[in-house]
Amino acid sequence: TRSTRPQRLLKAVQKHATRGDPQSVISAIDHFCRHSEWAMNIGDEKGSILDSVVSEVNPEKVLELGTYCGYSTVRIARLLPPGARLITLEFNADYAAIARQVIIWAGLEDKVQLVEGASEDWIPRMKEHFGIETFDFVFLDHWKDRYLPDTKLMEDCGLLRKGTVLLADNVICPGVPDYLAYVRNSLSYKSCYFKSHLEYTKAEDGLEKSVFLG
Ligand SMILES: O=C(NCCCOCn1ccc2cnccc21)c1cc(-c2ccc(F)cc2)cc(O)c1O
Ligand SMILES: [Mg+2]
Repeated sequence: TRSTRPQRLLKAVQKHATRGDPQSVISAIDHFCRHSEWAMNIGDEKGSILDSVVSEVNPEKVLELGTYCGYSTVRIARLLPPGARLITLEFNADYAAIARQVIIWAGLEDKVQLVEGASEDWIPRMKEHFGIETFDFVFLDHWKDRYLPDTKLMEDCGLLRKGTVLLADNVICPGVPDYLAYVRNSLSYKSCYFKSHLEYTKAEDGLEKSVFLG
């Protein structure tokens, strides 16, 4: 039967990227998505904004909601200091299987823990299951109607501390209006918008960076 798009994306990585070279993995995926098949990776333009925010925060403990094929996982993990850890959550088992292999091809498996399942099930278990106190940086890129409830859930589970940075993808396209209204109006967040474009297109999209104030 016909292969899936994530399988074809992984083949492109294994054909064109150098094992252990995260930048070549990023470039191979961007080339595949621009010239072969669009896929919902954050992409190179928004990816550069992600890079700058991660570098500024220099986090020890990172949570990513929405792994997909591991593109943003690789972008983040390649910037982390030794000993820093990234937990990435993926609901779709087929995507997770591809992402594991992309992360290994990039040579970043020691920094990344990929967990399969739903955010609402895993967020309440982060502390006891992973020995996490609080996260320094959270990247939201999963179901757009889960950004707000999961942010409230992370607050309630004590997973955010004064200064934790939340960075949300797709705040314009597909859009997360309830989440935007919350982080922009809540006295518990300092929020700012980074205008950009939907991955590999000319459509507007952007990232919202929100600092939890406690
Ligand atoms: O839908 C998108 N992402 C989400 C995937 C499922 O995530 C499910 N999922 C992953 C962990 C996880 C944990 N718990 C529950 C659900 C959980 C998404 C969609 C688009 C997009 C934009 C325009 C279009 F015309 C079509 C698509 C762009 C993006 O950048 C996206 O990120
Ligand atoms: Mg996205």
